[in-house]
Amino acid sequence: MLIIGIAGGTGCGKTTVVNQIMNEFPKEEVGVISQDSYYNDLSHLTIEERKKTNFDHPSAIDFDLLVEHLELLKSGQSIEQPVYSFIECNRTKETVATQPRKVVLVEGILILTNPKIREMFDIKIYVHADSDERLIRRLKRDTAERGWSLDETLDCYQNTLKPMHDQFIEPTKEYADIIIPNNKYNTVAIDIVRTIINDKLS
Ligand SMILES: Nc1ncnc2c1ncn2[C@@H]1O[C@H](COP(=O)(O)OP(=O)(O)O)[C@@H](O)[C@H]1O
Ligand SMILES: Nc1ccn([C@@H]2O[C@H](COP(=O)(O)O)[C@@H](O)[C@H]2O)c(=O)n1
Repeated sequence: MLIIGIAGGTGCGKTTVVNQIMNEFPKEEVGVISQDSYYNDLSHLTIEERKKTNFDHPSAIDFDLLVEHLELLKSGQSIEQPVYSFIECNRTKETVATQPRKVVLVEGILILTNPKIREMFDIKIYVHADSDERLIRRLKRDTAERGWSLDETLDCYQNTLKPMHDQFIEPTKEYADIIIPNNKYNTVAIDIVRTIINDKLS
């Protein structure tokens, strides 16, 4: 099994890149694990308390569970991947049965911050988009999908997203084997990634 980590700041295009890679392979050969599924279980907190959590800090992630699940997949066993609700700011009671695949893509802003997880990746990818581009994408997404106001996203960006990005996310670029420039859709980079994956699988 090949495990590929795909990191990068919020709105850089990780999910888009994951989908582009998935389209290059038969469905049964590629699986995805999202870092969002591994946010800490916050069931002991009220929704108001949960909303105050810093979701862009490495301590927000249950890396132990992610390591355990990647190890199980690597040994050929299935896992029950948690399902995250952005409305509840918590894991739901549901899980998704996730089978081992030839290629497993693990995506998330903070996945390259953890040394144990980094070691488990066969290929580490960092998707780069400029901060103004990421902010514009995030503004559009928060408005359209989460009902946030302009001020809410801008305040969150200034107070949390930008400082956490600068402190924890951007520095993990140095661990990447491949950096994908993604201010514009980058089909050449996806072709290169597909070739590298095929090469490693053969
Ligand atoms: N290269 C690109 N050019 C323009 N828009 C993009 C590009 N890549 C992604 N997007 C758009 O930006 C938004 C955020 O992309 P997404 O893949 O969800 O990023 P992430 O998972 O890193 O937060 C989405 O609306 C997506 O369609
Ligand atoms: N309850 C939550 C949990 C996380 N977020 C934000 O999601 C961003 C990471 O996801 P991307 O797809 O954008 O990489 C991160 O910046 C968190 O702020 C949230 O808004 N609410």
